[in-house]
Amino acid sequence: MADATPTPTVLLPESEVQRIVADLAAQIAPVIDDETVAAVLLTGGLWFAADLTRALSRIGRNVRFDALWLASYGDEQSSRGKIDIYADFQRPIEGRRVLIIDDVFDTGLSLAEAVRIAKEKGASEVLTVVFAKKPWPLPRAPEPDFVGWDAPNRFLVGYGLDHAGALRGLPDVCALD
Ligand SMILES: O=P(O)(O)OC[C@H]1O[C@H](OP(=O)(O)OP(=O)(O)O)[C@H](O)[C@@H]1O
Ligand SMILES: Nc1nc2[nH]cnc2c(=O)[nH]1
Repeated sequence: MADATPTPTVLLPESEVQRIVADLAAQIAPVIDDETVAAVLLTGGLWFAADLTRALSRIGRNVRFDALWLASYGDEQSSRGKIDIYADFQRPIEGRRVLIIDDVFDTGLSLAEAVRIAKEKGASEVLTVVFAKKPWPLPRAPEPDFVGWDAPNRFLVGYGLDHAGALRGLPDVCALD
């Protein structure tokens, strides 16, 4: 079968990705504690969340962990503008500090929905961290509290970011345009 997928161009090699994650962990560790619930936005945030929680652990911060499964892109390269909620937090977050973790911030709709849900469920504080932040012509609210990398306005794949479900496992962050 012919494969029409273009070859990914490496933008950030794995070594640089890991340096950015360690740097984020050093920034975040002082403002959270071990009772904080790190909550990954599935699916794309998994790879970053796994690395970030281990980077936090290496510097002595062992957070709790949960997940929220949202999707807005399906197999498309632009947001559908509406968020589907596939799965809620597993455990109660009422009265807890929550650190929402995602791979990329683009329109900002996914992060805004996750923050809304966490607050609605009674989180005492909601912090957010994204590995990559893409440029956008209009203000997005809320802005993430922590950003690893200011990405170019290109379609990203790898390190959790997919092309119709493929390429999430690439260890580098790449562009597919
Ligand atoms: O800022 P936004 O425009 O909302 O885009 C960011 C979201 O897009 C991707 O999720 P997607 O809906 O593609 O689901 P996925 O996690 O399964 O890849 C990504 O993982 C972010 O959660
Ligand atoms: N794979 C992928 N998903 C996204 N969701 C929002 N922006 C992007 C992107 O650049 N790549």
